[in-house]
Amino acid sequence: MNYPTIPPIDFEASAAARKRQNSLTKPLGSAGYLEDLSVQIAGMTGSAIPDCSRKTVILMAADHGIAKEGVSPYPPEVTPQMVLNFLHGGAAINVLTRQVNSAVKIVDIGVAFDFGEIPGICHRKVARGTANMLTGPAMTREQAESAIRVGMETADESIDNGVQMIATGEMGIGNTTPSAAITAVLCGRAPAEVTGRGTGIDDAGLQRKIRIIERCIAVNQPDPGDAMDVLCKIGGLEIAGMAGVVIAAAARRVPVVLDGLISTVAAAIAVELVPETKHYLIAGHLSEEIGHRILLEKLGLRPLIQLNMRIGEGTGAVLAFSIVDASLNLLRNMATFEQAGVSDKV
Ligand SMILES: Cc1cc2ncn([C@H]3O[C@H](COP(=O)(O)O)[C@@H](O)[C@H]3O)c2cc1C
Ligand SMILES: O=C(O)c1cccnc1
Repeated sequence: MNYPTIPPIDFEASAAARKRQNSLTKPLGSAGYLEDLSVQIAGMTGSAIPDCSRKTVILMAADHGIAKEGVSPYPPEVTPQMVLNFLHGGAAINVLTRQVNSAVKIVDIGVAFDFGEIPGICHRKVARGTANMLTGPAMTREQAESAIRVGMETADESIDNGVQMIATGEMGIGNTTPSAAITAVLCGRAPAEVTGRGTGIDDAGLQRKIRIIERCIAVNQPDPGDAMDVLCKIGGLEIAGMAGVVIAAAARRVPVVLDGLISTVAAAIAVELVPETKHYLIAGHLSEEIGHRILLEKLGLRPLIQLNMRIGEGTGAVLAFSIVDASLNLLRNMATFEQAGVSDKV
């Protein structure tokens, strides 16, 4: 599979942004990480005063064969039902995107339900869900590659239409199970160390979920050094799709704000496939799912907010858009010491 070339970070732009931050009417460095974030985004976009006002969340929906094994308290029918809820504007992601003035793009990349030609959904179904990874690979290599391609094309289309910042979001009952499995394999951890409660499975359910993940890894023997092998065997269609979004966005210098565990797993796969994508990632929030912290540490990413959220859909990433806006608005709109006639440090 061919991936686009990722441009290097523009250090001239980031140095110019740092210089401007240092000239603004506040004690030197006093906006803390908001300053660093604006400098990072300048380097990503190649602009000393970046404009990331046009934003979208790309929300990939897909089903999981493993959901049959009772790894989630909710039934798989919730996946298509929630897709319709997204369409009608009633989900958490709709409320938050309205609040922060972001668009939302809903992609059926693998829901096990026929939506027909309903407008408002990008109909890019690669398969009707993954196979049950307890008995063999979740996807064929062709399916995983097609899903990555769908993600790349979806991101490219948004960027062609003027989008300057992308959040990744997902919907797929059962998807914290492949996400924990991939985290275990990529981080070299035992499933028990990285498996969380997802939508809220009870203690007995959590123990069962861990055993199932152990068996999925034992049955499939994914090669930790081969991200495509890991993705096919113990991944998901929306995870592959979001990996594609990360790759295409990075290739176009568009920063990607990650949501929770599932979204970050997709980014980790993208980084394994195309290492330079790493420089275009922003961690939106720290999710309650325990593997998330471990994976963010591996990626060297600092989450912008921590509100004990575990919704998914891109909600944590979209909420973090407000922090990004704060960071870029300060850089763009504050007066310098010279402009305001304020005395600088002696
Ligand atoms: C009503 C509802 C809305 C959701 N929105 C996101 N998720 C989240 O929960 C799922 C993952 O958790 P698990 O692995 O435990 O199934 C994903 O669909 C995720 O996006 C939802 C889950 C439910 C039930
Ligand atoms: O980390 C997440 O994004 C998450 C956690 C639980 C359920 N759904 C999503």
